[in-house]
Amino acid sequence: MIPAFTGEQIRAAEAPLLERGEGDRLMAKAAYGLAQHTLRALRERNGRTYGTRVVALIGPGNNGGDALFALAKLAARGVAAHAIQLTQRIHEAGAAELKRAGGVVLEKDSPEAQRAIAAADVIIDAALGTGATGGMSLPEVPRDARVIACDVPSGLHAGTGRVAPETIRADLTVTFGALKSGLVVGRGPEYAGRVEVIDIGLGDHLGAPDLYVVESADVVDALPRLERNANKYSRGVLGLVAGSAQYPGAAILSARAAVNAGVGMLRTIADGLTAELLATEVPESVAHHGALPANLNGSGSRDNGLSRITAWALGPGIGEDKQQQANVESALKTGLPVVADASALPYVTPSSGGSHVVLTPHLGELERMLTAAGLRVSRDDIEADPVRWARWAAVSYNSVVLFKGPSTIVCSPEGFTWVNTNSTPALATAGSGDVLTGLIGALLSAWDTQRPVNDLAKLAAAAAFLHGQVGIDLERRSSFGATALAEHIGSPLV
Ligand SMILES: NC(=O)C1=CN([C@@H]2O[C@H](COP(=O)(O)OP(=O)(O)OC[C@H]3O[C@@H](n4cnc5c(N)ncnc54)[C@H](OP(=O)(O)O)[C@@H]3O)[C@@H](O)[C@H]2O)[C@@H](O)CC1
Ligand SMILES: Nc1ncnc2c1ncn2[C@@H]1O[C@H](COP(=O)(O)OP(=O)(O)O)[C@@H](O)[C@H]1O
Repeated sequence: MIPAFTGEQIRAAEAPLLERGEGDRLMAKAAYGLAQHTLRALRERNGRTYGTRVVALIGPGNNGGDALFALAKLAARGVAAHAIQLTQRIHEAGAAELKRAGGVVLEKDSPEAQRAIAAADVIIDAALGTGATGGMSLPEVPRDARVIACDVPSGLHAGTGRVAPETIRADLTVTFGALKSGLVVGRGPEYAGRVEVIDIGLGDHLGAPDLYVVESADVVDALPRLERNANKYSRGVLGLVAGSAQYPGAAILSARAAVNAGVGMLRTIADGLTAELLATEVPESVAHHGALPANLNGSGSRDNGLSRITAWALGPGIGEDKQQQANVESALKTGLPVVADASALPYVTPSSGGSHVVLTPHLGELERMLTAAGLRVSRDDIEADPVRWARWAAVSYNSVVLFKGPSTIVCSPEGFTWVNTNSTPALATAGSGDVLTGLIGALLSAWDTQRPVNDLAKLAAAAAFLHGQVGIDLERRSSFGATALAEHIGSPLV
């Protein structure tokens, strides 16, 4: 897990060090890291560093100071180093150091500045860092220059990932002290490019992080282990309430994903065309036809095998089907672990939620969930601060909320947050969410309900990582679609 912090948290961690007069040392470390990465980018782009051209856009604060000191180091290595002064005031000591090293400071609107920008091999964006309050007018940068953002792309909010309109897209962001949340959620990944973290020695001053980014090692920890003496029932039986006359395909995708993820047994609750298709397309599934008993915990369920179900996956493709909606309600009443998606989400209430429930809304579904919980919120509000609203949903529904999108945000009702960025836009295809529901369902069927809710959230985040990894693998092989995704969903597990 990679911890990530808001801009305020980083500034709070820096504060005691600044009070002790260590500001220059911190800035020197940041500048050194920025200079090293700029040299690497120059070598990659030009095959050399000597005689290359670097321009830095310099704002009024310490972010500009970092870049001025970095430029001075580059000038000393034979790089033509130009600082473009965007504001009346810039970091004085940094500017003096740059001039001493042979670099140049240019006025923003001067013809020299425009020529330097047009000829730059690398542009460092150091207009604003964590001290930004909104955006700033920034010059246009040529398309073929590599852009390196200093700490955060200027205009990107370090905590939320919200961007001001003039924010420049970076190829690389060299960030100081620790990862910033805004680089991994919202529009952050789109604007930050690759992210490199430079340790500037904040160490113990950093408190509890804002969130954690999931890595492959976390996935191994979160997944259930296959016991040597396992049998199909002990491995877990997933009840899948999915599909309708209108959307039978969603049930096939979820079912196939659950089987390929290694569920012990899959019981599908479906009728009509969905049931017929499941019988041929997913022969491993065991069908239950007709309505579920309203009281599944009662003795009536013993004979039909429903009592063996250990977890539920609810919602893919049930649409407006009244019987499937009633089945969702019956399943929710069992108190078993549940993953609820799509049309099942409206049936989850704060009282049916709990430490065994995972809700998987996309943006529109999250908006509806929050509105139903009495919160006044628009899609724009959610997009501007997705972590905040995913947390509200987790607390309001007392459940794990996995908010799907380019970055998937998983919140536990206890306030912890995990983010999966291991993904690809190729996953933005109809049915890929159904596959995720089947995968989570399979993992939930082996879930030990005594474990804490934060572990359940980690399991859901691990599932998002695996789902993303399969997407990435398939994208490379050029065949893509939710069917291929479901077929390969187990591949990272073996
Ligand atoms: N602290 C440290 O020692 C270390 C910090 N480090 C580095 O410092 C960065 C944080 O530095 P910072 O606090 O100076 O903030 P930064 O983002 O450079 O600029 C704030 C200035 O901009 C101004 N301003 C704000 N918004 C504006 C706007 N829209 N348009 C125009 N102006 C605007 C604002 O003025 P104000 O509006 O407050 O009067 C203020 O003067 C951090 O990201 C990292 O790179 C590292 O060196 C490690 C050690
Ligand atoms: N631009 C994107 N980049 C990466 N992953 C994405 C992107 N857009 C969507 N996804 C992922 O694709 C899946 C889409 O799920 P969902 O919206 O439920 O689709 P559907 O209902 O069609 O199955 C989610 O796992 C989501 O995180």
